[in-house]
Amino acid sequence: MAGTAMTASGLGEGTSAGVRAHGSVGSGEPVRVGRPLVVAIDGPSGSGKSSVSKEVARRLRVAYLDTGAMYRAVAWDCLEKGIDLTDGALVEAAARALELELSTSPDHERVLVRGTDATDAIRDPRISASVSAVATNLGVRDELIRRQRALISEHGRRIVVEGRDITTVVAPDAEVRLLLTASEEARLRRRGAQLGGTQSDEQLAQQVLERDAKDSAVASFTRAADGVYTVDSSDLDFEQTVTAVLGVVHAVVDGRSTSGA
Ligand SMILES: Nc1ncnc2c1ncn2[C@@H]1O[C@H](COP(=O)(O)OP(=O)(O)OP(=O)(O)O)[C@@H](O)[C@H]1O
Ligand SMILES: Nc1ccn([C@H]2C[C@H](O)[C@@H](COP(=O)(O)O)O2)c(=O)n1
Repeated sequence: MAGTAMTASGLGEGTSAGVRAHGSVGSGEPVRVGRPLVVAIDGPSGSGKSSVSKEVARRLRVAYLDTGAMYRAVAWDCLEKGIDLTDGALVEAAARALELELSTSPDHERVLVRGTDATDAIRDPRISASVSAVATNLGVRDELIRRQRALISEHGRRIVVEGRDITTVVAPDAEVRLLLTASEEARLRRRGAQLGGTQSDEQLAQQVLERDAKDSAVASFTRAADGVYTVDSSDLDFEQTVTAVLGVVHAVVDGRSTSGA
């Protein structure tokens, strides 16, 4: 799959900034028209979904949706309110009532919960360690999937969406569906470097491998479903990975290929 320099040529334009994701979802931003281009990307923790998806969205000049941030925001909100994350009914109620403003610009990460900036707080290892209790709550998933689909529509279906169930559940009808994988060793190394070497091997294993094991109970993100392409980034650097993903997008959009790898 040849990587090509990416331009938005033939793909139209479309970048959207902040959106409100609570109640009835509405960004207040104009939705620019263009051919639909939903790029759905799933993969395990530390495979590079967020960083690679963001860069791909930038180069395609479309919006970017980090669905993991939504699960993290619910976890953060519950912990702030003193809600026991094992109380499924209370956690589901918190998700349905969640006042969330989530940026969908690949250039500006911003997560506001009830008006409070939680952009950094949701990335804290404390949230990484507890978010699976939220993500495995089926009522929470029902609510967040509903909001994710609304956001995709709201952006005129010109968006890169990443998570664990995007290719299979949230947007199985996406124009491009892709699984981004990497070896355990690469994922642990990357997460360790990302956290500035502050975490022990045990903590990293808990945040990456144990979390994946728990999350696997409700979503399938280690094997590509039918029609879903796979990019294995174990031996690729960041730029090579972005190029490989854009290569898949081009191959599909340019009609050079119509089926999964
Ligand atoms: N191909 C790559 N080569 C080297 N480093 C990479 C590569 N892809 C991503 N990274 C780096 O690895 C780290 C983890 O990536 P990222 O946060 O995007 O993973 P993720 O799959 O979104 O993880 P999670 O699901 O746990 O949020 C980041 O610091 C990122 O810059
Ligand atoms: N579509 C999604 C997105 C995320 N999750 C879960 C998996 C993680 O435990 C948590 C946070 O995700 P991350 O920010 O680490 O990508 O949310 C999910 O189940 N489905």
